[in-house]
Amino acid sequence: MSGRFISLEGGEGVGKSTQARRLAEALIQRGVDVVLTREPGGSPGAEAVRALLLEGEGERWTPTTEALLFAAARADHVARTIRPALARGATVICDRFIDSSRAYQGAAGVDDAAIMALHAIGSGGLLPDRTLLLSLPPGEAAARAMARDGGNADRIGGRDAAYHAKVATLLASFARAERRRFRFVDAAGAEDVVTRRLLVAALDGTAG
Ligand SMILES: Nc1ncnc2c1ncn2[C@@H]1O[C@H](COP(=O)(O)OP(=O)(O)OP(=O)(O)O)[C@@H](O)[C@H]1O
Ligand SMILES: Cc1cn([C@H]2C[C@H](O)[C@@H](COP(=O)(O)O)O2)c(=O)[nH]c1=O
Repeated sequence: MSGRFISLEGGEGVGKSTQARRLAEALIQRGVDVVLTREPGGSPGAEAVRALLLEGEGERWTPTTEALLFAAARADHVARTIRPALARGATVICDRFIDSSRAYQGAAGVDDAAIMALHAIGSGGLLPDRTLLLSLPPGEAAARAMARDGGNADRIGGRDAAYHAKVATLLASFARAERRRFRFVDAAGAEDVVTRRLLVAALDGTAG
C-alpha cells in the first residue's frame, strides 16, 4: 500500500507551518492516518543538519555546500520517516520539500539540474503527489514573520528582499510548469479560511 505525499511550499511567513498543522488535524478528524513532518529536519539526523544550515554566519556555507547539506538531510528524512510512512499507507504532510531547495539554492546560483541530480542520488528523486504553494503579498508575509520572530530571522530567512523575491518567482515558475502536482493557494485571510482552501486543493483529484 502506498500513502499520499503532500508538501507545502512558499516564502517566509506565509503560514506553511500553521497550515501544515491545521491540515493534519483536519485530515485526522476524517480518520486519516497522518504523519506531519518538516524540512530541513523530520528525522534525528536531518534535525542535526538543520542546526548546521540555519544557525551561524550568513556566508557560513557556499551555495553548493548548502545544496549538498539540504540533499543529505532530505536523504535521511526520506529514508527514515517519509518512505516508511508512505509504505504503511499514511498520508505524509511535509512543511517544505525539494521545491524549497530548487527555489532557495536556485536563487543562490545553484543549477536546477544539479539540485535534481543530488535529489536523485539521495532520495531516489521522490516527488510529492501534491504540492500546495501558499501565496501572500510580500509585505503581508513579512509582517507575519516579523510579528513571529521580532526581526530575528534564521541564517537563510534573513537574506535580503531581492533574494526572497527571486525565491518567490522560482516557486511560481515551478508551479506553472507542473500543473498536475502543484496547486496555488491564497494564504490571505483567517487561518480557518485558508485551511478550507488547502483541504480542497489537497484532495482535488482523489476519491477522499
Ligand atoms: N492566516 C493567518 N492570519 C494571520 N496570521 C497568521 C496566519 N497564518 C499564520 N499566521 C501567523 O503568521 C506567522 C507565520 O506563520 P508560520 O510560522 O506558519 O509561517 P511559515 O510559512 O511556516 O514561515 P517560515 O517559512 O518563515 O517558517 C505566525 O506567527 C502565525 O501564527
Ligand atoms: C527545505 C529547505 C529550506 N530552506 C530554507 C527556507 C527557510 O529559510 C529555512 C527553513 O526555515 P523554516 O522556518 O523551517 O521554514 O530553510 C532552503 O533554503 N532549502 C531547502 O531545501
